[in-house]
Amino acid sequence: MTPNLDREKQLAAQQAVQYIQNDQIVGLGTGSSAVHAVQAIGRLVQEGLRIQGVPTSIRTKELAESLNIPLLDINEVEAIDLTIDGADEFTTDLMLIKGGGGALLREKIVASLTRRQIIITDSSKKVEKLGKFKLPIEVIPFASHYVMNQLNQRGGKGVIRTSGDKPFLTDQGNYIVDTDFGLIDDPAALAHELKTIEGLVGHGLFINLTHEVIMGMGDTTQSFR
Ligand SMILES: O=C(CO)[C@H](O)[C@H](O)COP(=O)(O)O
Repeated sequence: MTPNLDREKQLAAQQAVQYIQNDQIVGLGTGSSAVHAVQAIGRLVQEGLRIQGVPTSIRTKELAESLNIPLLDINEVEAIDLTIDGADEFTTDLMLIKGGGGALLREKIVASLTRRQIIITDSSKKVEKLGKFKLPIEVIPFASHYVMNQLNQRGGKGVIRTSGDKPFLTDQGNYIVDTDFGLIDDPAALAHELKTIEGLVGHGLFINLTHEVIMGMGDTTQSFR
């Protein structure tokens, strides 16, 4: 039977929001899994939960505002207690590819400030090795040609993401280059190497940032720590 992936995301979200406690600062992720978490948080806030949220994208900010979740600007916070976000791929040793929704840069900044990063996914996101999902890489438009050549020299075939007939623009006004490196043998080494390319402002490899993945699976959930 084909799994109901949206239901799995919802189950994972419902489990993750149970970690939230009063007076915490909570990072709000981006994507369809994170939408379930933000909606669940909105319901809890309506029932009296006191938290302040830090959104990882403009669209999550708008959703949170529509649900009356109190928000903080990231520049007002020293640390975030807990963040709930999605992923495009994860391994059981908690390495991720993120950025399918184009919010990877803000998501990584929020994750870097976060004490407990919880990733919620459906069962299609678990992989042995990262890299089937093309790695989203954020580049400043001025450098896109240069960066794509540099990626090519490192074995990565990149394509600028489009929205209609125009390049997709991130919340920072940058491009996303979806890059095929094949299956990635050493994600940490690649992550390190990518940061040496001028004009590349972020990439979707999340290494050592995640504390738990909660994966929906059928009618239940499975946790990886
Ligand atoms: O990284 C992301 C957005 O930049 C998302 O978390 C990722 O794309 C997963 O999305 P979804 O929950 O819709 O499957």
